[in-house]
Amino acid sequence: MDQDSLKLKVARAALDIVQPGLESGTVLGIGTGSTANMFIDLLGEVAHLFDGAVASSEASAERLKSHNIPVYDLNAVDRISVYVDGADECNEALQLIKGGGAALTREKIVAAVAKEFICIADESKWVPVLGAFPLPVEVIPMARSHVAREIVKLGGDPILREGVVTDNGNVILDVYNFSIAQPLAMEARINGIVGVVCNGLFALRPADRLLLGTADGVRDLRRPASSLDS
Ligand SMILES: O=C(CO)[C@H](O)[C@H](O)COP(=O)(O)O
Repeated sequence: MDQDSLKLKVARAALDIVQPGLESGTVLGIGTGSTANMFIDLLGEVAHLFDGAVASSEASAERLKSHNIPVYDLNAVDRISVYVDGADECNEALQLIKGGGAALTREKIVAAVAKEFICIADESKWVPVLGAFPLPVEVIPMARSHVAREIVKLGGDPILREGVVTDNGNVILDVYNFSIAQPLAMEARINGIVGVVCNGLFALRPADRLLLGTADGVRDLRRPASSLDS
């Protein structure tokens, strides 16, 4: 089965989980990327059942609106019941690398607010150790060189993502050759570099549930009680 078919399967599986809870007053959190787009398109079929969504990017907001799903500013919302989003990598603790679509900061904010975070991904995203996918780091433009030097000290190879400006007006450094054995510690460490807005490690707030599309069907994985960091 090809990758897009697996993405569609997990998007459908997420809707099957979310739909019974949709009612007047429900506001969902919606992620960014091709898998999240498939979920948005399916959600359009049940738009009449719930109030609307908070989007993690301008692109997702536009797609939601194209399905007549109202989009709310996060500051106008008390509660997000479920956040549904894809990932670039995931491990068995349901820690993630995200930000391939440059939306990591808003994704992390919406995930932090949501009661439950359901990650939807095809099996190509499953890894034993995070870091084969270059780690996105959103950076204030004037701090780009400083942050890059600090990341080199941590052992990574940062490369500016050419031609990309985030929805927040910042730039992205993609960090290659990072083998992230301790995601919690690494997330905090990178956040501590002055000029970093956010990094794409989701270890402090991992997914609660991962729907992983495989050739044998959709695996429904729950976050284990403890993390893998020692
Ligand atoms: O983090 C993201 C965007 O910033 C996406 O969730 C991630 O890049 C996965 O994208 P796709 O579903 O297209 O494979």
